[in-house]
Amino acid sequence: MIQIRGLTKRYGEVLAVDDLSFDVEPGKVTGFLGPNGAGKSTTMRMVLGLDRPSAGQALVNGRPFASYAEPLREVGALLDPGSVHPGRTGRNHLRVAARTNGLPERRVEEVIEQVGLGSAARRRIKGYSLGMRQRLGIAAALLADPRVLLFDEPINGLDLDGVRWIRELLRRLADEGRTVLVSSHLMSEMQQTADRLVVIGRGRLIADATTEDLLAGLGRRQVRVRSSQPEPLLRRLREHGLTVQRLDADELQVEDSTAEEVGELAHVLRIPLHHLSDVAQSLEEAFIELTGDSVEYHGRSTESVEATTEVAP
Ligand SMILES: Nc1ncnc2c1ncn2[C@@H]1O[C@H](COP(=O)(O)OP(=O)(O)OP(=O)(O)O)[C@@H](O)[C@H]1O
Repeated sequence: MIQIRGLTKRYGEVLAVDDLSFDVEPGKVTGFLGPNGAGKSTTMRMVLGLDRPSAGQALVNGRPFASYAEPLREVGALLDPGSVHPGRTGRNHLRVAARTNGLPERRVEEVIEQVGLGSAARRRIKGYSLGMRQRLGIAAALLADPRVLLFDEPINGLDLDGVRWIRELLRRLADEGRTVLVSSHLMSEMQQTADRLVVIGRGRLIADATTEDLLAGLGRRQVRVRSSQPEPLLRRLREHGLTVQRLDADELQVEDSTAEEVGELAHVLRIPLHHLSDVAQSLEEAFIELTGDSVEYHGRSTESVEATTEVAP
């Protein structure tokens, strides 16, 4: 269980995380969603004690991460798969990590097996593909068999097989009763992976709900309708208080309505319809709408954002 309470992080002028509160429950995959620069990595770093909060706190199983004598047995994390010694083999990298943390050597072979690194474990990391690096980073996170796992953008840049593999792994880890927090800036990835979604923008909480509820609430209801008499239909729909756009000579789009409503109105007017359908808004569109303000903000402050990220260790 992770409990985030009033968590705030200020880097000079930049308020990276702004009074954030939410829980990450065991036995579930929780997606941590937000556009670039929303504050996901900073939040994860504070959970891991790598950054000190300006205010508030992050508790892991009831205590701050740093208060654990053996914190890696409590939390495993994939933060930056690039930060490994390129000249080492994958197996050596894991051996060093195991030794440093007082873990038995057999765990190295177990996690190599678990992440399917196989024979690649004998090769130097500099020759690894992005997918292999991600697997190695995940192997390192699993090494101490922790109950809580944080993955920062684990799906980034992976091919379809890699994405599927990560999805299945996250599911398995959650089914084992672990607490799994996984960040992404893409709604489409998270909707298939996460049971719960925590959405942030500009460091602030935008939504915290089950994936199902969030998606149901996001979907705008639109209707497309074609008719040989679009003019009277358009007039009647507008008189009825609906927002209608003309898409084509004979096609209209009606906002916040249903096919039944539009169909019944047309029937009363005896206007023949050639096509009538509900249109689902794409989830990516819905997500962009949800986080729209924060993306605009990020766009305006690109210069300062780039300048400040360089300071990140
Ligand atoms: N060490 C730092 N010094 C100064 N500013 C920082 C530092 N780390 C992060 N920031 C700023 O804090 C904000 C949040 O960044 P963060 O990396 O947490 O966002 P993110 O949601 O993880 O984004 P991304 O998806 O791009 O990784 C950004 O404006 C970023 O520039």
